[in-house]
Amino acid sequence: MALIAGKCPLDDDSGSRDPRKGVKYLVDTTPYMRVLPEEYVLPLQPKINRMSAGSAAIPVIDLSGLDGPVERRMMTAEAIASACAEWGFFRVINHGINASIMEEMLKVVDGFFNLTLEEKMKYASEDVMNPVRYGTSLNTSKPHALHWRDYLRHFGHPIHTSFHLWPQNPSNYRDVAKEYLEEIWKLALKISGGISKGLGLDWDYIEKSLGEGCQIMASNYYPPCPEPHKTLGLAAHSDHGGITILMQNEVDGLQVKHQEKWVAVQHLPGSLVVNIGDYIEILSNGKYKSVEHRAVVNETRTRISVAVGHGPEMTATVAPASPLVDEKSRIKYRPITYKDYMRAQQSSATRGKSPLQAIMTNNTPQKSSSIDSIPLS
Ligand SMILES: O=C(O)CCC(=O)C(=O)O
Ligand SMILES: [Fe+2]
Repeated sequence: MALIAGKCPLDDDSGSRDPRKGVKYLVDTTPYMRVLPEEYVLPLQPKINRMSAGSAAIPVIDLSGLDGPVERRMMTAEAIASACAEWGFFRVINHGINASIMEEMLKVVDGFFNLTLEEKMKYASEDVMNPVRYGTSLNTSKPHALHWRDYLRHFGHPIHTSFHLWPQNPSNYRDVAKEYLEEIWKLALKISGGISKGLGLDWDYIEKSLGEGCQIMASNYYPPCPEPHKTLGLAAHSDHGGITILMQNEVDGLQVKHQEKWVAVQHLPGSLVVNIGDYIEILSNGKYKSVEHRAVVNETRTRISVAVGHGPEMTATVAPASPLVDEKSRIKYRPITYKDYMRAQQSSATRGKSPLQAIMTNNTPQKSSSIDSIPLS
């Protein structure tokens, strides 16, 4: 959406109920909102009940093991392998990311969402491939019930293609986000080593497969919501990249689909949440599955999450790793360029993992969530 001579394109008579203004704006301009506006009520009410004691089971992995002697490295790779096979999700501690840069990053993201609507709309775009995008609800403009989130999404790596387009406010946004995303990129490569080894590949197999690689950040802002049980912050989806690394403030809301139940991920202070996305499912020839996840909202507190996805360079062909394909395990996914896959996935207004199903060679529909998908990141 282009901005005309300093005028906010939404400065018209459509009022604060114009959903394009976002949920933060709606909340800020509607004091004492008790009822969820009907356009946010999902047709199929999400069952947000959490599986009791579920989150305790989501593995916590001490990543310092990847810097240790060879036996410890192997044990850590095995722990990553079983977390990927069983959950597709794990939490990491001793990950090497400085607590102060994590805190700063959350602060500048919060600062961005607290800018005026006019300032934020400078970054709005309908094009899902735009290098920087501010928006609300789902990633696509296709008609579906609205979701209770605003987002800022931009490329992190390679940095030179988009750094000059990143938000200029808060004034330290660019410096802080650059430092955070560079650290997270290194961490993603380190974790990719553990995943490669766990798959029986060389430590650097995934890193090499990424080529120059691609990193995309999606910062999500979920303000307090009246009647949170009638809507979602983010509908069930899998991520298109290989490895997503998620940081959040202290407010919980992430849920992971595990054995057909939704399991709440409890925030462990200082930890990061890692999940594998479609790229690793394809590369592993289906040995690992990218797991659906979603975000629920709550009545009293703002939740902020910063999800950073890592995948191959845009022109790379995404296909199963050749050492994992033999006569017994024939190729399960048709090759596709990452750019085409990402475009299809980002534009999807269909269910949970349907873009991935479209490239499966047997095309057996997988069980999927009943609500529209919106991908990361
Ligand atoms: O906010 C969250 O916890 C989930 C975010 C997410 O899954 C995404 O941005 O893809
Ligand atoms: Fe996600």
